[in-house]
Amino acid sequence: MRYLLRFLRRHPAELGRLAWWSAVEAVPAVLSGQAVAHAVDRGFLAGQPRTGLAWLGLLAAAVVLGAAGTRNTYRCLAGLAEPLRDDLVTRVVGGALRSAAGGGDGRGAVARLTHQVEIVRDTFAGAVMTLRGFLFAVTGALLGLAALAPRLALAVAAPILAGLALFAATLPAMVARQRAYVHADEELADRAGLAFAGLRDVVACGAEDRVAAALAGPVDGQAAAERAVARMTAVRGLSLAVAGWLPVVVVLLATPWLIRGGLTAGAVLGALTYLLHGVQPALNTLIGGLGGGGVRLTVTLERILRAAGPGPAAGPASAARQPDTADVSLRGVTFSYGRHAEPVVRDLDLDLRDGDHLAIVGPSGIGKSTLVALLAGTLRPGRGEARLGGTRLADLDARTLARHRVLIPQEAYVFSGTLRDNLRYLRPAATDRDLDRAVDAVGLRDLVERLGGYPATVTPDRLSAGERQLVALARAYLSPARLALLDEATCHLDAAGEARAERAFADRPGPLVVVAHRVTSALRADRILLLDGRNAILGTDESLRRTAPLYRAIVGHWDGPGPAPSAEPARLLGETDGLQPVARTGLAENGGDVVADGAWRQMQLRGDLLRRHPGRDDTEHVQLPR
Ligand SMILES: Nc1ncnc2c1ncn2[C@@H]1O[C@H](COP(=O)(O)OP(=O)(O)OP(=O)(O)O)[C@@H](O)[C@H]1O
Repeated sequence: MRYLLRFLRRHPAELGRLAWWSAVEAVPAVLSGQAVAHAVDRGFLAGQPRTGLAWLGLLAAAVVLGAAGTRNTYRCLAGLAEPLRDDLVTRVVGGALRSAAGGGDGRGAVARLTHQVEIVRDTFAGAVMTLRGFLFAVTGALLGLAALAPRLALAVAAPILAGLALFAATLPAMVARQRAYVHADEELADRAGLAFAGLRDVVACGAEDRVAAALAGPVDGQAAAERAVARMTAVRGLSLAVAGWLPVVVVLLATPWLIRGGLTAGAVLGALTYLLHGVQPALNTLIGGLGGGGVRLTVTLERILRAAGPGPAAGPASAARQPDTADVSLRGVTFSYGRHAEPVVRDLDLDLRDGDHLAIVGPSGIGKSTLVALLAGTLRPGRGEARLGGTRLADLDARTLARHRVLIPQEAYVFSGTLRDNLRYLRPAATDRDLDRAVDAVGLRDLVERLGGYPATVTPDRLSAGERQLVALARAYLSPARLALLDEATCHLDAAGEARAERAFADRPGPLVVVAHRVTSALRADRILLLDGRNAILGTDESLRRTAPLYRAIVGHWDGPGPAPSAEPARLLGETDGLQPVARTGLAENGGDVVADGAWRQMQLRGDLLRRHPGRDDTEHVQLPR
């Protein structure tokens, strides 16, 4: 309201013109009762029909004059509504640009807010017309009535004022309910829009019931908000009944008394004319117009001004931060799946730069996928900090994350649809040329040709696990994200297929992290991160073979059963020459357990261990030499 009042104060000339033409428009309202009263009393009842017709003719002329006034009020209205729209569009675009400069989605804001600007412009114009129409028509009618029958004017003014007071008292509640309705409506639209956009994935994952349950709340919320608005509409009807109809009843009930008091039949008819053709339509328009459009105006305007606010910080999407590069840094990262659970990743430091190629190696269940999820930002560290391009991963929203990193899990996601849609899933604007490049790079060409090209429909369960992985790899290769995380994403490919796909990703800009499934995969990487459940050790194949028995055990397992490593137990587990420790634990320093019993079990290396330590009967724990 403050904004609108300030705006109106800045346009006094337009307001003056509008008032003048509104007064002209109200001439028939002022004359109507008088003309009817005189036409009856001095004309038709006095046996002077010509006089009666002359008064009616005068009223008709006043109506023509009023129509000219109405026409000009619309011209004046444009002089207010268009500058208001210009002012709002300027604010909206300014706010959106500031937001876009801060990394937000400026285009979306412009599209959304310009639509709302049109709503404000229309409802503002409606509210101005309604208000000034009401003021002039009711004032004119009451002045005419006061001239015709002063006591009657006083009697009808009371219910009119009572009805208006009731309306004014309920207006804030109406605004609140309308605002709640708009919010509920928007929330439902947002949630439903999200669900519809992901419908294919929802069906593919069998999450229909879950999504339906998640949408049930907003649907109920919107229905409740709409019922509350409907209840307020009933209150609006009551205000209209009191202000519009009660005065008519008052006149009818008072007629015998008024006639006895000297009021003529024509004057009574004139009074009814003022009420039924002047006051009542004006009230109807005011209560209906302000109760609906006016409330919508207030709520929508409030949203625009808040979203388009003055500073960059107020922009709707300005909070969405963007990483500068695809560099990754983990500092002291510790993560466990439950508050009292043993950490899966503990106190880990790691840096990845553009062009780095890191392989993660470790026994099954040791935390490789967990670490990848921490790097991808799908899990958040319990302690420590994970950053992508200098920004905390926790501060990046899902959309931003998707633009900067791509994670390909072991279970490749392929949906029923065309091959083109499957491949363009992470980059919808990709051309067929882009697709060709990705397809050739990861080795998907044979499958594309066998299926019949990009328009061919893909049925996921008719593809082999390896073929599905190739589709997922090509899709990830195409994605705009620079950081690529392959979590055993090539485990169903043969060694040559895996080599080709990994090389393609290594040649792509940005860091590459691969959870190694074969020794060759680890060999291709510049650095290898060995996870053993307590320590994480960074090295190369050469340094880890030389000094990390667990690595030798894993690699030996991959290479096939062979003779047990010849190193003595002390050297097997204790030496870390040439390795860069990236995680520290007190246990490692004071010679505690280095291999978690669960990890050994999951490695199914218990046999190996027993072979290496034939004297031990406790296979659960292996102690470091002190
Ligand atoms: N959502 C979860 N909730 C609880 N524990 C989990 C969850 N996901 C994994 N874990 C546990 O965390 C540990 C590490 O699991 P993770 O999947 O990271 O290991 P991994 O090294 O990738 O295993 P694999 O090589 O078998 O894929 C395991 O003990 C696992 O049981």
